[in-house]
Parts: sequence; C-alpha cells; structure tokens
Amino acid sequence: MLTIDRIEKTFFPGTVNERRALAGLSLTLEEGDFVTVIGSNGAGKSTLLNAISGRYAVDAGVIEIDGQRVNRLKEHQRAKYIGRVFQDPMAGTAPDLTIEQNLALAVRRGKPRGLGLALSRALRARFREELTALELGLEHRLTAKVGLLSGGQRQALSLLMAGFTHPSILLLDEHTAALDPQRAALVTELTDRIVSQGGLTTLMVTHNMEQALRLGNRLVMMHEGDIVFEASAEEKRRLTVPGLLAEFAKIKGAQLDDRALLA
Ligand SMILES: Nc1ncnc2c1ncn2[C@@H]1O[C@H](COP(=O)(O)OP(=O)(O)OP(=O)(O)O)[C@@H](O)[C@H]1O
Repeated sequence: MLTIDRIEKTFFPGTVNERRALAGLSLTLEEGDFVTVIGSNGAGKSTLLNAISGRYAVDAGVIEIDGQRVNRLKEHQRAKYIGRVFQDPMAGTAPDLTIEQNLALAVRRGKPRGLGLALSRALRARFREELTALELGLEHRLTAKVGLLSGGQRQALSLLMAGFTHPSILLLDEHTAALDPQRAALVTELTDRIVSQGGLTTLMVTHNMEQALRLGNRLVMMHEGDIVFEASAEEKRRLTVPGLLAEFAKIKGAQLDDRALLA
C-alpha cells in the first residue's frame, strides 16, 4: 500500500531555472491496485516516481509505504520495498552478468550479503520455470550474458526480476516506450500477467493511452505537478481514447501527446 499526501517538489528554487514539478499531489494505492498515469510532457510523472523511489527528496508532504513513513529513507534503503522498470532496457539489468546471475541478484535484493552468485539446483529450476512462462526461449539461455539480449527480452527480464521479491510497490516508468510496437505489445501483455499473478501494487507511467486504459484498475491524469483527472475501475472500463482526449482538452491550454495515436 502507498499513501502520498500533498507532496511538493521544486527544482532550482529561487533561480531563473525554477521548475515546480510536484504541486501538492496526493494519491493512495490500496494493496493490489494497478494505477496507470498519463499526462503531458513535463507534467511531473517521472518526478512522482523518483519521489517515491527516493531518488529525489520531496520539499513537503508525506510518502508512506505499507504504513511506514519513508521520507527520510535514502533510495537504497527504500529499494527493498520497491521494484522499478525504466524506459531504457539497459537500466534494469547488468549486461556483463548472465541471465541466471541477474536473476540471482534480484532474488537476493534486500537480503544479507555474502551469498555471492552461487546458485543452488532448486534456484536454477525456479529460474527455468519462471523464464519458460515468458515464452521467449530464455530458459535455454541461463548462462548467456544479458548484454546479448534484445531490448524487449531485457525489459521482460527486468519485469520478472522486479516482480520476484514481491515488492510493496512496483514502479513502471514508460517501460515499453523504447521498444518497437511488436515488442511493446509483448512486454505490455507480460506486465498484465506478472502484475495480476503477483497481485502487485503498481504505478505505471505511459504515454500510450490505449495501454493506460487497457491495463490496471485505475487511471490518473497529471498536469502541472498534480492529478487533474481520475478514473475508478468502473469509469475506466467505460472510457475510450477519444473520451480521454476530451477530458484532457477540458484542461485549458493543455495538449496531450499520445504517441500511440501518432503511430
Ligand atoms: N533533475 C531535474 N532538474 C531540474 N528540473 C527537472 C528535473 N527533473 C525534472 N525537472 C523538471 O520538472 C518538471 C517535471 O518533469 P518530469 O520529468 O517529472 O515530467 P514528465 O511528466 O515525466 O515528462 P515527460 O512525459 O516529458 O517524461 C519539468 O518542468 C522538468 O523540466
């Protein structure tokens, strides 16, 4: 569960470069909620994820994960609660390590060090099983270096790794945006599967409105550092992409960039 209460973040305050990225935003995710986040460029979507993960400290407001206030925890201290998949397929995995070594690191995340990368037979069997479910043939390539995989394969692996330890919150930051349409569709489908199978509490930023409507049980739209529109599970089922664009058009002067519509 995630509770965000009136968080604020301004970059370079008091200078000509001042940017108010989060303007008193509040949002609560119940256990198992899957919320998709859309909004114009510069709306503050990435800053929101960075504030939750601890990459940036907020100037005001409270962030609680599973009822614990995490404001003062550094990014590495929050890592045990949070799984994250970035837009860049290179960001979530270690290219010089093998598939099984990457998976071993994910399993041991947040646990005491000292186990090295040694793999038990049982663990290897589990990896094979999990990889088989991805249907990418990676179960036959456990000892291949991750740097050799395609972007889509790496994103699939990153998702699997992020879900492994059942994080309290999974953050997906435009994680299909850098992939070609076919790979993006595959990773979207995998996201749906991994999140629903694990019952993971998830916040997903996307520029693709069709994806934002199809995945998850709630949707929020951001503009100028705050949430300007919210759809509950029931409302979301009724919403269409044109309907969503119309909602956005109601916000004066705003233009929603929907890369999906342009594709
Ligand atoms: N590290 C930073 N330093 C200074 N300004 C920043 C920084 N990160 C974000 N900003 C500013 O904060 C505002 C919100 O940016 P953010 O990246 O969160 O938006 P976004 O909704 O993710 O946009 P996009 O859809 O273009 O990725 C913007 O005005 C941006 O220029």
